[in-house]
Amino acid sequence: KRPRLPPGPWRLPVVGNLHQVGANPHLTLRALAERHGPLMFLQLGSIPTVVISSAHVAQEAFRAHDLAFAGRPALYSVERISYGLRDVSFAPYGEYWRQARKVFMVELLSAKRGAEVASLVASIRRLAPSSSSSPIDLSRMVVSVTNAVTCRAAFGDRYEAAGGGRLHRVLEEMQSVLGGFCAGDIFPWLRWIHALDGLRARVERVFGELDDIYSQVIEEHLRGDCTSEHGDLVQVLLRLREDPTQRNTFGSMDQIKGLLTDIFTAGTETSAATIIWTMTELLRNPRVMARAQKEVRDAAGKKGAVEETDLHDLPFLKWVINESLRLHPGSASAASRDHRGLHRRRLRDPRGYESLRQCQGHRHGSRQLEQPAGVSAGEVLERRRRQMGRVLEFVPFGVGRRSCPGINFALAVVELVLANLLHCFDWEARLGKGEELDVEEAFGMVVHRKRPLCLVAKPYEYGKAIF
Ligand code: HEM
Repeated sequence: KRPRLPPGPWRLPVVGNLHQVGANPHLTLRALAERHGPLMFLQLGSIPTVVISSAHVAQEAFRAHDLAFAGRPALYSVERISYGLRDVSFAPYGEYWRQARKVFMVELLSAKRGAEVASLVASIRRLAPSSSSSPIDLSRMVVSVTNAVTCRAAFGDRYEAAGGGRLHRVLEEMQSVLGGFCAGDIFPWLRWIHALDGLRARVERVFGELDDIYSQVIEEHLRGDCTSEHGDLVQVLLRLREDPTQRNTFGSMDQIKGLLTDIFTAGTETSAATIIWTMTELLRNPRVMARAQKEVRDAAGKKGAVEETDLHDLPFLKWVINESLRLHPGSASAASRDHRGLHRRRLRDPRGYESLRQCQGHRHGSRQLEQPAGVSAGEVLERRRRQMGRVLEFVPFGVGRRSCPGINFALAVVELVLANLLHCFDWEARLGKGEELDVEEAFGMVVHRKRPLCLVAKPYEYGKAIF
């Protein structure tokens, strides 16, 4: 008996609905969903796909079929780079995934990130004097700080010695390989073509470089050359390898390496994109920027930098980050497959929460900063935090069994980097008269700004009033 499928647009033979999706699926899918409803069926090449685009339908789907959504598609490039799906993000749902995810959740929480943020601030300070003539490429600098934080969590305090610069280059290439169009993912029978179009060679090159770096880091750990004050992921995984009860999960070096790749595929670009989108929105909303800066500067006082212990005094900044995550949900990789081979994708529903612009008062024609209807930013934030993952109107970290295990780590990094950027500098985008900072998106594994965010940074000293 043929399954009853949800409604959807007409399809062509072979390509199905592929031509209607185009290069910016998160935008075209939203437009299609407006026409065909919140539960829509698309045939993407050989892949039958269900698109859910309302919180209400998502809630129903997850309530009744949570388990069915817990699988992942085995993508061509990911399969190789994750050592045959021995990671968390793309591992098939099952015991290996469960154990590996648990290690992630426990170990990443203890990672420290102060040193990398301090070095970001120092590098911007170095560049600041010349930034009025040639603005700083903040996008690039932020990716490098999130890479550095993740490297330290994975490799320990001596991560730079473990091939820091080389690793950054490989990770850049990895993101480009993973984010690009791959015919073999849409038409699995066409995978052979990647031997001819160069993709296989690129994947092999990235894999070879990564493997080399990991082998070196693991060897150093085994020799005892890498001692980390707080412990790192490699240390933890090597310890688990010795534990007879864990041998099935972490017994082989490939398993350890697969998990290391995971935190680079899942953890660095997502956080960097969130930081850059938040800075973009703050620059587009000067009053919100001024208020966030005042909050940060009041909390940090005379200190040269904001520390992790200051973060709980920053409810307004946290609220701004939440808003930015709603406007620009960074991760586009939330695709999964159920037992009948149906894929799902998350979309951004334009209805939902108060936006930064509303907060700024634009909606009422005023440029006054306004709190949404009698509630403080802190209260809105708290309510949303409690709802996150349960009420599916706001799911920047996904939902259900496969939701993001790095959420606490990610939010700490994002908040700390942003708080320091706002504390230590005043920012300016060089724009023509009447020009607005653009929010054009480039689609990939992670949705980044299409053009890098280039800004002038003016160092701020405590005591010099900014208003
Ligand atoms: C602001 C930054 C981040 C955002 C917006 C984000 C978002 C997401 C989303 C949407 C998913 C997919 C959830 C689903 O399919 O339902 C995910 C999965 C995942 N994320 Fe994150 N993430 C971020 C940072 C991180 C960090 C820093 C790490 C680790 C260092 C991490 C590790 C993972 C892993 C391992 C998965 C796969 C989980 C699984 O399949 O069980 N993420 N993330």
